[in-house]
Amino acid sequence: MRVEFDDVTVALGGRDVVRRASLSVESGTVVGLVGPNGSGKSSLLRTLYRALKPRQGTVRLDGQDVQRLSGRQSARAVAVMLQDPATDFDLSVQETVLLGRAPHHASFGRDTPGDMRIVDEAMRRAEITDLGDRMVATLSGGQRQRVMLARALAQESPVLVLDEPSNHLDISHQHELMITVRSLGRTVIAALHDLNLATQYCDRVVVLAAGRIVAAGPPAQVFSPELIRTTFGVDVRVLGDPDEPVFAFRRLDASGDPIDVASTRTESSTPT
Ligand SMILES: Nc1ncnc2c1ncn2[C@@H]1O[C@H](COP(=O)(O)OP(=O)(O)OP(=O)(O)O)[C@@H](O)[C@H]1O
Repeated sequence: MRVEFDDVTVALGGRDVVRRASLSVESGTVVGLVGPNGSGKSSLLRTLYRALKPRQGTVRLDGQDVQRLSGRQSARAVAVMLQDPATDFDLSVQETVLLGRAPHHASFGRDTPGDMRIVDEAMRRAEITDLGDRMVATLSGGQRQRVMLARALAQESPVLVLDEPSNHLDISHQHELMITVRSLGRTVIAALHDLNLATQYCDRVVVLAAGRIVAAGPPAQVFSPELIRTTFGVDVRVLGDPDEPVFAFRRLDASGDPIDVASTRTESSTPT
């Protein structure tokens, strides 16, 4: 399913936090949304799953304005995995993943054996099969995040939105998550802070700064040292193959020079 943001402006607290963003995401591609804190990534994504209505512009799924879809149509089309999900902690892991099937049921419809098969498969892919009976409230942050992935997978929507999906995940599960979402063949839009992860797993990246899209394209082309420096205020050393770059970062000081970490200790913070 194709996703299109057409001249989208989002206002929050009387301020435009996304400004005239236009972006087309082709069906089946994985797109990474990157940008500094507060640059508008979540706000833009929220217009796609209708948690926010744009002040101006239109968001379309295969040409259809998402604002014209019913709640059920929207939930069938777009699944969301949030960075800090507001979960019902009174449910077990399996019950939570089963919630992903709700948009496919008639009102008060019962779960079918087909639903249970889909839930089992989603839990297997998210590596939480052995947690099925645990209450979500008792899980670690990373385990909870994998439950949310399983719920999103069980929803079987053609579009998957991930908002900083890996902030609680260990390195192995961060990569596993990206490999899993890539393998689905769905349209994926993920807000990511890790530029190395974005480079490795995204077909395209889109850079937001102060609410505006400032660059978009294949990661190796978009993530130039200049763009990273001006957007994030960090110095970057590019390692490895230019087509598959790996970045090493150093924070810049106010005059634009890399900070010498050894000199950052004050006398009072020096270990005794
Ligand atoms: N409910 C709100 N009322 C007013 N301003 C808001 C509200 N929600 C978000 N904002 C502001 O909108 C701007 C964009 O926020 P958003 O969460 O979209 O950024 P982000 O790029 O996802 O940030 P992060 O990387 O920190 O998650 C920020 O300046 C934020 O403070």
